[in-house]
Amino acid sequence: MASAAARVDLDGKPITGITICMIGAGGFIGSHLCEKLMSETSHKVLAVDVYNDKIKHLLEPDSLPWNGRIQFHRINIKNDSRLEGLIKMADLTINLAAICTPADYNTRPLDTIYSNFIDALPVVKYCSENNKRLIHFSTCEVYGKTIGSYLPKDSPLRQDPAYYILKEDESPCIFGSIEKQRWSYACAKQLIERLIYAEGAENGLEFTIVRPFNWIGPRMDFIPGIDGPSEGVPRVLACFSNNLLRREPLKLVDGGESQRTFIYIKDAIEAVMLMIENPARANGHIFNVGNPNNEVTVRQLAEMMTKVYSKVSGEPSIDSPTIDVSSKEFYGEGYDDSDKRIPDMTIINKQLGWNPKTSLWDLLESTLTYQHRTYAEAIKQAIAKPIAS
Ligand SMILES: NC(=O)c1ccc[n+]([C@@H]2O[C@H](COP(=O)([O-])OP(=O)(O)OC[C@H]3O[C@@H](n4cnc5c(N)ncnc54)[C@H](O)[C@@H]3O)[C@@H](O)[C@H]2O)c1
Ligand SMILES: O=c1ccn([C@@H]2O[C@H](COP(=O)(O)OP(=O)(O)O[C@H]3OC[C@@H](O)[C@H](O)[C@H]3O)[C@@H](O)[C@H]2O)c(=O)[nH]1
Repeated sequence: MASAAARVDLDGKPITGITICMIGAGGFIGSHLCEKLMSETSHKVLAVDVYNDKIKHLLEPDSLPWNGRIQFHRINIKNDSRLEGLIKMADLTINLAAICTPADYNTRPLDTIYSNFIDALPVVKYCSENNKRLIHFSTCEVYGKTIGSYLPKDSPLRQDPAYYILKEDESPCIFGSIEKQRWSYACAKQLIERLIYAEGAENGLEFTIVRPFNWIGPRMDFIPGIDGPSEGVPRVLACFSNNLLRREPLKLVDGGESQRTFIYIKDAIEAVMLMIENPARANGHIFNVGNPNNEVTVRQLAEMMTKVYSKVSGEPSIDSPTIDVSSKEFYGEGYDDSDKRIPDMTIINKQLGWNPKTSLWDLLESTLTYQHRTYAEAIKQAIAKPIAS
């Protein structure tokens, strides 16, 4: 375990321990961030969430070396007056709480908008009123669709990075029409970004906004019917993992033509650590955090995951590894999609000197090894003993 005394910031100054109020600490990103903060720093965490299954290993037993530095508070931030007190006790608040699975955006648009905008409002207000620093998690979805997606299919300009690279300080936010409720999430995230930015400009709030570009790794979402609802639809990594574990074809929505860049959660957490420990370089900035070198179509992702899973499980893949489904069938009415997401890295390079390291193949290999070890046996048992109706 690295000692805190040995830690210095990017300007060579020693880092002193702080208290962090982390809202949404029990989720995918929160669990990795808590793990890193406990094992490598002396910072304290007030972990706020409605669930703690993904951080249980950090909370128990009492003999853990960081015992006392992490406290779990089971709080729903929608309606709990204890929130302001926790923000006041902390030096920094990190807000990760959100509904952030695309299957919810068009089917539960009210919950999505409330969660991503209304419920975040008091957090911003308490930080601003109490002069506390805020790191808020937004999303790459605020960019929506690329400018290039509106060009004719055969236009050579589609190959020009000016028409698709997503830049924090230049790119527009392009969403579909209102009945395309997919954009309820992106729009709510955009409005909370604008509010935080305005609190900074008018009231001096010290803030950093993070726009994650498809962070993936162990503990992301759930496997339907094992540690989440049987009919639930998680994000693509967990959907495809579930299909591979069950030896079912991977479902490609609208042909799997959309493109994404995927980044390993452990690389992305390094970027967040730099933001936490270098406030002077991070305050007032919006940061893309992604891996521009790991771009694939969803179809290519499915093919690569099939190969990697076969390697880590030792089982040959099934004869027809993928199947096409329409977005209406898969997500329902009102779904729409981002066509392509490549982050520009200029600002994060300049301010924090950060770059991602892990290739898509390597991150899938470690993630699918985890999925296989964690779920293969439970899936076998679930298939062998179907629940009596
Ligand atoms: N994972 C990604 O690639 C990604 C991409 C873009 C944006 N983000 C953003 O990053 C943040 C974290 O994402 P994640 O992938 O860890 O998601 P997650 O769903 O795993 O984590 C969110 C956590 O917030 C908690 N939460 C939600 N509402 C709450 C409430 N009212 N009170 C208390 N806790 C509440 C949930 O229980 C959950 O544990 C979100 O804001 C998301 O929009 C993530
Ligand atoms: O089984 C599946 C699941 C998903 N997909 C497709 O795979 C792509 C990626 O889907 P994801 O579930 O990871 O979600 P998206 O990348 O569209 O959005 C995500 O991006 C950033 C975050 O803010 C959110 O975590 C989420 O909105 C989409 O094109 C989707 O249609 C499939 O083809 N099959």
